[in-house]
Amino acid sequence: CHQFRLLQCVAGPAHWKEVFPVANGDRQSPIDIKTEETKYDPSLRPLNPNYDPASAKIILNNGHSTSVEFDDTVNKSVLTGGPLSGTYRLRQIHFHWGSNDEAGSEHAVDGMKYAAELHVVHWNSEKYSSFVEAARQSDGLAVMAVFLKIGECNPQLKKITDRLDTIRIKGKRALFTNFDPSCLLPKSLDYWTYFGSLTVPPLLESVIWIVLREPISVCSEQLAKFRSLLSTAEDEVACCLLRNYRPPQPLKGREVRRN
Ligand SMILES: NS(=O)(=O)c1nnc(N(Cc2cn(-c3ccccc3)nn2)Cc2cn([C@@H]3O[C@H](CO)[C@@H](O)[C@H](O)[C@H]3O)nn2)s1
Ligand SMILES: [Zn+2]
Repeated sequence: CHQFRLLQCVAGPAHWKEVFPVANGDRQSPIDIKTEETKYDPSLRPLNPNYDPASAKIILNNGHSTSVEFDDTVNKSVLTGGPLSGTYRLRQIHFHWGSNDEAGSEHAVDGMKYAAELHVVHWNSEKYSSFVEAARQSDGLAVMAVFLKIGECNPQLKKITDRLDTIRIKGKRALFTNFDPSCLLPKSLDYWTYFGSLTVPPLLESVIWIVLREPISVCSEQLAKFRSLLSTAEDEVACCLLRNYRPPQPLKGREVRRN
């Protein structure tokens, strides 16, 4: 990338607060989870993800991540239970990663960052009529976060990484169906939960975060494929999407509960 692109490539999170004042809000995400300070809450129920593989529609490079978008016009793929009251409809999944295997996750655990992080994004379809409306409400969104730890190549993740070369350029999309994102969840669905925000603009403080405690595995070769995505469109100077994680934000007195 030449200078300007380099600046734009990496100046992201630091300059957001000028454009989105909520970046300095009281419930920003991600956070560093200090495990000793988390509070066991017996009222927290087991998580109950229930996804229909037919809901998967497309895989997309939106310039700041790669996502699989789901049909969220009906309650076919939903998340209930856990800290949630009501039904949250699956909208999309996407990933965050870094320029090397030492960092890449958005949340940290006792200061330790994983190589990458999967986000499974849902919205409260019981109370609100669209994702964008729900995104403006304090209980509008529920995002399940799964840590990716460097180790064995992940055969389930291969279904996604094998398609990335067809969507290298920002804005590219391809058909992607018959996919149940539960295949990317770890054995244990134990979690931490706290009230937070989107970690990308517009950083809205509308997310109930559900961070799974057990990571899934990913190998370096798979991560390298994410880094080869471009954050630039066809007509721009090519710039690799080397990293797309927001650093941890101040907890500001929030409680992190665990089941
Ligand atoms: N790490 S995380 O917090 O779980 C997420 N990371 N990406 C996410 N996406 C879904 C989404 C859509 N919106 C949204 C909110 C209000 C109005 C319109 C869309 N928020 N999250 C992927 C994504 C993000 N966006 C945002 O769309 C805005 C409006 O088009 C645009 O101004 C922003 O620059 C762009 O970031 N679109 N798709 S959730
Ligand atoms: Zn995310």
